[in-house]
Amino acid sequence: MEQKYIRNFSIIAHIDHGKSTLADRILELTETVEQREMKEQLLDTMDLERERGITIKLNAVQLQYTALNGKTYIFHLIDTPGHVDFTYEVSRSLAACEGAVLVVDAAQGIEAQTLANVYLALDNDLEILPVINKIDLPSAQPDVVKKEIEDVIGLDASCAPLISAKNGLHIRDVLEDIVANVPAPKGDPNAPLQALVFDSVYDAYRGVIAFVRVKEGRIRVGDKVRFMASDAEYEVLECGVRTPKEVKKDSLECGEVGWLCASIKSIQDVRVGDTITNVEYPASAPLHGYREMNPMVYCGLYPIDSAKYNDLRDALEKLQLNDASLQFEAETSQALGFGFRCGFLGLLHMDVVQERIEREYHIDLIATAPSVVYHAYLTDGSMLAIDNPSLLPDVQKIDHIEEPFVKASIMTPKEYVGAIMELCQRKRGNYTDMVYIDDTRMNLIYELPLGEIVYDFFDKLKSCTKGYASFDYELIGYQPNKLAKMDILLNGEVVDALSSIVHREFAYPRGRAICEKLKKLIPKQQFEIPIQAAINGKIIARADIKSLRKNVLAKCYGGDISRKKKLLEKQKEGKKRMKAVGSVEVPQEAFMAVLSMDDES
Ligand SMILES: Nc1nc2c(ncn2[C@@H]2O[C@H](COP(=O)(O)OP(=O)(O)OP(=O)(O)O)[C@@H](O)[C@H]2O)c(=O)[nH]1
Repeated sequence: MEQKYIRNFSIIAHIDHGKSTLADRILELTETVEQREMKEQLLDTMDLERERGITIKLNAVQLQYTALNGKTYIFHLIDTPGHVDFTYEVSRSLAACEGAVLVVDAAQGIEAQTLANVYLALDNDLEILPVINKIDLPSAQPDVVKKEIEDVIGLDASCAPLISAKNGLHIRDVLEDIVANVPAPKGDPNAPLQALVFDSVYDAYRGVIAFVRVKEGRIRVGDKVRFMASDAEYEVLECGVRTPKEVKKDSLECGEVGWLCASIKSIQDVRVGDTITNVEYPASAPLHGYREMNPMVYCGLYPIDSAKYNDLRDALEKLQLNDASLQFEAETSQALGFGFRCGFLGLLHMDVVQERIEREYHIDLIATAPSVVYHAYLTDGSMLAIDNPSLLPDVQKIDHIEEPFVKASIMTPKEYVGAIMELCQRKRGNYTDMVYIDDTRMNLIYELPLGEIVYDFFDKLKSCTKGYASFDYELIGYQPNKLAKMDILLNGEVVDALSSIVHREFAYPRGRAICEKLKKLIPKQQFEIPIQAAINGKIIARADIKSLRKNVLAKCYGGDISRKKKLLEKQKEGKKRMKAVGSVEVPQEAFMAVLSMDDES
């Protein structure tokens, strides 16, 4: 296929505006997938994605489209996630494309991630094609949304296709728009090979499979290639595309998007963002990689069964291959033993990683409360970056502590402005600006401490605006604040995994709320357990768990042994997610208790 007939594009949108549904319709219309194999959101291949109805991973497929001009084109479609935690996946997909189809919901209009994704696409110099979706809805206002696109983003939306991805209306207009307006890949097929690695996965039989976009030159089976960042060299054993079934090919040509495997067993050799070149005919320089993503939240992950420590390391390494924004390093906790401190882009990301480890690698985990990275300036002039509150040095050694702040942009219908301002105030936010998007909607700009918003801000925002507000944020730097470490003592002993960093003015109510919450979460045991919150060794709150042995057999006065066994099994099951901390059995939820304190404080 000649290069001028190739089109590489992504579909970008705010969450739930209909990207995956549009991708489904495109696969159907191009007969890439046979009708009997078609199912909803076909590209969301992970069980987790299907259950939660969200896209987590990017996904690339090749399809053929015969346009109204009679010519057949090769499309590479990359479906991307919409949630802010997975922006990294989006930016990687975009680097492999020339164009982006921007899906906007005709009833909701532009939302925070619509804008964030547009900026990412502009950063990558992509041609952006606006498409207005869900025109079948009675509340659809395509003309209002077109005007919004023009006023807020500055894109000409006069010819934007008006579609219903759900009902398959006007999907061909989108494909014709792509043919006409997404530029064909540039690249020189005879130049030295430069292929961008934009994703990779580990396959138990074939080793690492790298997903690449060939920017210059071509890759053939049998070629010796080098990963330029790691300097590792391999012979290409297989390459091909996905349609979405895996199809093997003899070569990947200039401009194409596909996969290759080379029996790569060492995970470290393949880095997302690296460039592959040919060993015999090498390129002089790698392509532009990606901006390094710094995790926003950290938490400790510990195997419940400590014998699974090495399995957990293995699982994290393999996941990292598929999820370049995940970071981890070994750590030990007095309470929980050996584990890993892991960095994530947000709480949804953390949740997804945890669940993937449990499902795909069968390791039961205890996760400690997430924390952002604080900067502790010490009296000797040095600075410590603290991603684990329990590691904060003694208060005498600390001059001051700074916390990360973000600039948040919140788009909302006018009537919720008051409720949002109240929420931001409660989260220690500083009002910056407020602009009209149109007659009915506003964009509120606040500076907020990251530590206050990563946890439940999004949920709170949704509930106080009935789901109508959307939200995006970027890190703007660190600001000093009156912060201190709050320790939690169980039975008189500090449990390092329960320490958190709090604002001093909120310390008393928070300490009280945590103690009360832990009292509810930690099951009664044979002895009384005092729970205390302390700042700098000074106890600020206390609650006691009364002693009681729960005898699950009490009701079983009959002699039915099988029933007794069943009850004991059930009790054991309940204990699976417990960790013995000193003499106290602590359930997983207790480690998360510090998160949902807002209501009580
Ligand atoms: N009425 C109507 N609903 C639609 C249309 N397109 C998509 N939807 C619905 O909107 C919801 C979200 O669609 P998805 O395709 O999952 O949205 P997405 O943008 O891919 O969402 P993420 O993958 O989570 O980022 C689903 O319930 C779809 O059935 C449409 O044209 N009309």
